[in-house]
Amino acid sequence: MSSEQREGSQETTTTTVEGNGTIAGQNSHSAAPTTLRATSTMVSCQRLRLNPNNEHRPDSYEDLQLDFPNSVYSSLEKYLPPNMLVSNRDEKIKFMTDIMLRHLPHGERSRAQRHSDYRLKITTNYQPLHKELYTLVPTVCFVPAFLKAINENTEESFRNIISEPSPGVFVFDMLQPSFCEMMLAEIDNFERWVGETKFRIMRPNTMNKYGAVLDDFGLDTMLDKLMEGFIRPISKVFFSDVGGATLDSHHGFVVEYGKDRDVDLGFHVDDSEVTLNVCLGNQFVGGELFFRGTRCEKHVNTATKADETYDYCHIPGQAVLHRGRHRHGARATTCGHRVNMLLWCRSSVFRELKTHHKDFSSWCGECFCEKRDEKVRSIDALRKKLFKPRQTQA
Ligand SMILES: O=C(O)CCC(=O)C(=O)O
Ligand SMILES: [Fe+2]
Repeated sequence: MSSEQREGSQETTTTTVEGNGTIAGQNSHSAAPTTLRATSTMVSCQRLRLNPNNEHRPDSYEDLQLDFPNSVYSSLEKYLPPNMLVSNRDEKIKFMTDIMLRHLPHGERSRAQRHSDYRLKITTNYQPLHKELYTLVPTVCFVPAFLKAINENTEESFRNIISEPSPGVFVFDMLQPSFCEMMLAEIDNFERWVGETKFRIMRPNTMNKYGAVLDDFGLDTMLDKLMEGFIRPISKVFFSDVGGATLDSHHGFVVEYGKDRDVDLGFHVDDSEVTLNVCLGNQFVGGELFFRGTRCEKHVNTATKADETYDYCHIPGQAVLHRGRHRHGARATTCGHRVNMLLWCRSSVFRELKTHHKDFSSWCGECFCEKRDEKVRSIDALRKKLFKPRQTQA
């Protein structure tokens, strides 16, 4: 399915929202997890540096801006050869980055390099307005009830604060109003800088003309923490069937709708396993998110069943969490200005497994029905075989 298939009625044709096709965008991220498998140098040297308690103590990479997601460095570290394990962190980063770049296909490699140069150009020139946004401080960012549920980290604690108005769509209060305001001001500040410097920035994906990629101007580390510490625990409970427990990279951006911005967003699926969509504000009319059932690649254009139709109205600070393959779109924002923060969370493990099991997806509404009908048919056949009507004798 191409990224530009948008013909036909808005609700019957599905489009995959992909990153900007001209550069790496999130593709550099989606390529990185594959590299995990390909780095035979690392995998073959599975000796670990041990402390006196026989535990491997990996370095932390969270405070850095790196070419690949920070979590990839943390998870690769244990596969480093013994001589590297005793090196300092910068040497390890260089070693791992070199290997990952070397194992990317040539086109991917140069795209990843170009994207990394692009980010560096922005982050060395752009002056953030609110530095405190760039390190995630949970009490500044989240409402207390959300924090409490995350700290308790049980299905019950999540169910206390999260509602599921339609199967697979989870809604909860998440962000503090003051945090939303700071984010809106930061985005305005970034766009002012873009306007003044005439720097050509890449938009979040092929379907949005406006909005910005948060990862590109320094918020990637903060968003990594958001995914790992706050979204993955929830996804582990509600989306384990699509790799919710193993989310390991993300694409973070904002979309903007209203006058002089995008109007609506066509029917599509995201390039993510789990999507977090949280409204930052502000005053607007319209912009409802419409959902039409979850589908695998094979069934993406099949009809919507009545119980799969659901419309959600955005409220500032409130988050929606859904599978990336849950078909959706956004209606026109008819008045005012709407800004939403999106975090497309991905799992390299799930993507790898999916390449081996293409025939049936438990989470796909259509696969599920096919399987159920198949079961009914085989039970019927068995019943007919076992209970053949006896022939009456003359
Ligand atoms: O505008 C919205 O709330 C939806 C955005 C969305 O689905 C996306 O960017 O993938
Ligand atoms: Fe989407």
